[in-house]
Amino acid sequence: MDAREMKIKAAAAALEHVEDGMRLGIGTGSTAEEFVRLLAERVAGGLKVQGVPTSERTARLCLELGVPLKSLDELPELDLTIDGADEIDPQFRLVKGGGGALLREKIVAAASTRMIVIADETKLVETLGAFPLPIEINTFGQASTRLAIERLASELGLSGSMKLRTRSDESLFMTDGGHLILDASFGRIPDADALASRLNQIPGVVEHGLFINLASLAIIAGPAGARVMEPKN
Ligand SMILES: O=C[C@H](O)[C@H](O)[C@H](O)COP(=O)(O)O
Repeated sequence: MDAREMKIKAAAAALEHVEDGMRLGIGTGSTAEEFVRLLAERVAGGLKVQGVPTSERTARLCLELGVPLKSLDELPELDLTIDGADEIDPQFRLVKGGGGALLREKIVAAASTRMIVIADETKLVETLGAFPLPIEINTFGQASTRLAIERLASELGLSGSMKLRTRSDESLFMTDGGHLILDASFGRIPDADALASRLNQIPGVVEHGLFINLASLAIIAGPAGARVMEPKN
């Protein structure tokens, strides 16, 4: 089974948790897009859901495939969010934002009663940090914000480099909210909770890709198929 087939398996298993009438947060990324494709088939077959997309990219795909959409302001409370992840640790702390959608993804997940994360098994890690941590920052004062993050990292014993995300043509990557992304390669993050709460205190940090206490279930696909996992305490 190749990587795409595993994503489809995880997405299909997540679809079983979607019920008629649900208000659904819809994630971003290649795994979430497989979910959108399968969801669209069910919608064409009569399933009634109202989706809230976590990015313009996901919104475009949903509109193209006929998945009904609402804004989060129209539906401020959601039943379920299904989204991918870049890393998942045993407690279901996640790194997200590889596609740059972390801010809207976190707002949507926090507005949902439940979040199910879907991924292939390469995303499972013992300790977060192999994937660079996306940190969304305001364009204003970006150099000061960067220095504050560097000082925090060194205080927490983290070392490594940070890079402003660029597009393939070398122009700066801008998020849907008009912010920049710093990809922080800190290496292993032994205390993700501390890093998350300290990053939240830096004024120029709009959001970061550490998702803590948001996912309640993970559907992880491997060559043998998809399995449902619960977080370890
Ligand atoms: O900003 C993007 C998201 O957090 C994605 O859910 C994450 O990067 C995983 O994407 P993929 O399913 O493509 O690996």
